[in-house]
Amino acid sequence: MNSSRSHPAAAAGPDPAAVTVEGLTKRYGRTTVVDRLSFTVRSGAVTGFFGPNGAGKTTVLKAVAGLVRPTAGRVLVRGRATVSDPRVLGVHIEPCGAHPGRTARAHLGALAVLAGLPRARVGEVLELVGLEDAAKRRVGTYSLGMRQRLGLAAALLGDPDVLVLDEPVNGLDPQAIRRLRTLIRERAQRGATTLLSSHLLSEAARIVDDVVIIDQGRLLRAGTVEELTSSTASLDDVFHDLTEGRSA
Ligand SMILES: Nc1ncnc2c1ncn2[C@@H]1O[C@H](COP(=O)(O)OP(=O)(O)OP(=O)(O)O)[C@@H](O)[C@H]1O
Repeated sequence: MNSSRSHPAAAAGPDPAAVTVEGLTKRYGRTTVVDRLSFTVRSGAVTGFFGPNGAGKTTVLKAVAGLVRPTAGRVLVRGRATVSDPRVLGVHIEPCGAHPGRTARAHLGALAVLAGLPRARVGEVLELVGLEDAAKRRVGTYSLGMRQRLGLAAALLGDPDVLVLDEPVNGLDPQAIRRLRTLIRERAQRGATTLLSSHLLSEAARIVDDVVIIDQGRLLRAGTVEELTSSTASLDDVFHDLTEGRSA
């Protein structure tokens, strides 16, 4: 679990996309929340996933994580429809799922044992997210930001090739945001992939390479930050124009 290793997928040469979303549709009853959505996530890139409230971002990320069953279409992670290996895919979508009566260390320890990961990794991820000092406290006493850090720590346990984060900066203080930014860029430098949703476009613009923008479950735009922005149009401007001012 050496964080300086390059990922198996990165070492294997030309890759399939890290994540492929193909014609994904999700309906709840008569309501279509994701509508024939297709996009790919480049290997080794940091991809920002944006859309106004209710656009369908969490639903799509849950489908990537295998937590939501598509009504139609499919999602592939590293070319596979089902991935349960935390070394391939790590996911943090609130709530983090830890029992409130458990300590963070016990929660992460149980996850590590279940996944067959070395226990030593628990201390490493607690340090990575800056939660060492609170590791022996019960999760029920945690603030939103601390729960976010714990969810991130759990997603990082397997040092996954593909990391999926839903609104990871929600509730984080500036220092924790900086730490997360460094962590994500460091992953990209060694070929690991991150897909993250965010409402804070200007914050996310600092770390993303690629952008996927959806609204009402449909793709509005996908491309690199360079492709989408210009000297006169920031990511905020592009988003605002595409979504007619509905907030991210
Ligand atoms: N289990 C469910 N049953 C019915 N409707 C659902 C369910 N889950 C989500 N939805 C609806 O699907 C739509 C998309 O929700 P989703 O949480 O994916 O959007 P989002 O882009 O993540 O929103 P936000 O930015 O507000 O977090 C919303 O209208 C939501 O009410």
